[in-house]
Amino acid sequence: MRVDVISLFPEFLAQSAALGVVGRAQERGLLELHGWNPRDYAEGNYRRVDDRPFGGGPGMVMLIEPLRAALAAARAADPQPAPLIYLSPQGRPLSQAKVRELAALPRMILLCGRYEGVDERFIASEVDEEISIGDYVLSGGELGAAVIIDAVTRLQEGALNDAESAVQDSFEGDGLLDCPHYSHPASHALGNVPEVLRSGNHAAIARWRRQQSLLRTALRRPDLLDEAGLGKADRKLLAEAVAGLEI
Ligand SMILES: CN(C)c1ccccc1CNc1ccc(C(N)=O)cn1
Repeated sequence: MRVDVISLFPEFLAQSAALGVVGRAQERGLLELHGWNPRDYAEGNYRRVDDRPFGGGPGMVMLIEPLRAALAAARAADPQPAPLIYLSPQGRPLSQAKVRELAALPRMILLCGRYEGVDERFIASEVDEEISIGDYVLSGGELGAAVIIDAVTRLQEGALNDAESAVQDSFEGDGLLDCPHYSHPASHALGNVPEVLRSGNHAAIARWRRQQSLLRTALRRPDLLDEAGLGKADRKLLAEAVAGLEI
């Protein structure tokens, strides 16, 4: 997958993408990242990329022309069509379903706003999708771009080894929260590992883990539970776990 990022701080993305799964995916040729800095396309000796908002008010707005030139350069660099995705608090909240949709694309272009955002005419004319990574305000869209790059890269075939993709499946596969995890030592001042996990009874372990996922989702994220569309067996497992709670 090719990802082009339009950002005033392309080095930010390059650094965060050089590590871990994303770094490895680039080495394996599963991900191609290209940065485009509007400042490189800004005219005049001040090379302006922002200016004051009409109507007054605090902050600055990113100007149309440097963005248009940066986008044109990105599009000219590769014939593959790509949606332009704008990271902003006004966007549609990112979900794993949207991540799956984006991960299936051959290419996408991510636009990272700074200041108070981008001139609305550029958004109206060029942006295909506006996405928010959550209801909070950041200094720029770059962190949102990094989140999207990480999440879609994990879904590229060959990006994760078996252990890592098992983790991926356990959470995103069924839309439930993950179960608790434990490792050595089996007994510790902080508590002991649940016996079932040391029983070697793999059916009982799988049952316990599913029950814990259901219980956690019911307690922490009942909204996800409704979407998960539980079958009879799951509802029975959950009821048993809820009955077992000393509340
Ligand atoms: C300066 N701001 C507020 C701004 C305003 C408009 C566009 C971009 C920005 C850059 N900041 C962002 C970007 C994304 C998110 C998010 N939730 O995805 C949060 N903040």
